[in-house]
Amino acid sequence: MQLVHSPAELLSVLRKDQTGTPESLGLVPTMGALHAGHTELIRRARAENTRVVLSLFVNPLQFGPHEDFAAYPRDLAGDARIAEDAGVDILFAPPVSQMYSSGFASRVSVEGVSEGFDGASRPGHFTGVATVVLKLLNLVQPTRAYFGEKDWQQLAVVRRMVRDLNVPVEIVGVPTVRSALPHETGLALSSRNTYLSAEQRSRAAVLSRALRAAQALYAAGERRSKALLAAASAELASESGLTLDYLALVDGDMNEREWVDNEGVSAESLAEYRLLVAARLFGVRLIDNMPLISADALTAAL
Ligand SMILES: Nc1ncnc2c1ncn2[C@@H]1O[C@H](COP(=O)(O)OP(=O)(O)OP(=O)(O)O)[C@@H](O)[C@H]1O
Ligand SMILES: CC(C)(CO)[C@@H](O)C(=O)[O-]
Ligand code: BAL
Repeated sequence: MQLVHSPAELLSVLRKDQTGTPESLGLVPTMGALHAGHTELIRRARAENTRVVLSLFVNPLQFGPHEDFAAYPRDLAGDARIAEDAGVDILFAPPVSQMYSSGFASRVSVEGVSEGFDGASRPGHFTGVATVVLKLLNLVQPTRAYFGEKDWQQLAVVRRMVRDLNVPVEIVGVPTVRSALPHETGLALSSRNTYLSAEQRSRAAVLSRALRAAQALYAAGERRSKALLAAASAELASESGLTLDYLALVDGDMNEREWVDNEGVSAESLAEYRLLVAARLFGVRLIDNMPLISADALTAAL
């Protein structure tokens, strides 16, 4: 028998198999329709853990009444093949009734970081995300859980919830995987891209070009946030099929920031600044984000 006094020790004991070998479990939460962004999360989880669980659950709680819950792409057989090839050990794909039994009445609400941007455009969305993510963390009890930077605000919400509620898991953010196809270079991979035709996808790559334009201006020495956002706006304006939802510069706490210069901003906090964009293109709402300063330039600056 082992006598354990601290929560940290309890976890480390629980995470060893019967021979005492440490076990680690990586969880990759998804809504399915798997693409190379998801397989990158799985690859990271595979490399950093002894076992990998992939959850596949289209969570009704995070969709608004007029959103695409019913239309969301579903292909369990195809996803299972991709997951197996990528080295997933356990695929957890519960029906809605298993996750939300009748009388379900609890919600996790994360204030502050949830409120602007996607939180403002999709009321209740992040409460739905936080609730299901906490349920998945409780069910799987992973050592690490993997989330894409593509959903930057979601990552901020999950990190805040895990810190606030003492959830014993390490949250790992994985950089956005982008299309390398010549006609849509830079487009952030997203399950919702499947709603677009090839031509529409190539036009949707304007989102990443806009963020890169602001990044390039920053790299060239421009420090006024309005000028950076104007460069991105000009690029977005070149696409007639686009309706902008938001374009903003935010700090690490998801607060919108305006700059005339960045004197006094440390390299560490600079690394947390992000340019965010959300827009509707051909009836599909897409999001993207990039750091203000590229990873290479940041390494050089630090
Ligand atoms: N291009 C990508 N690069 C890295 N991670 C990604 C990418 N796309 C999605 N992810 C991450 O995969 C996880 C599951 O996301 P989800 O199943 O909603 O896919 P999605 O492509 O984001 O779909 P949607 O189009 O509905 O936003 C999330 O953590 C998400 O951030
Ligand atoms: C994290 C998540 C799986 C929760 O349903 C979802 O929001 C997603 O796929 O990004
Ligand atoms: N990828 C984020 C999940 C959503 O848009 O509902």
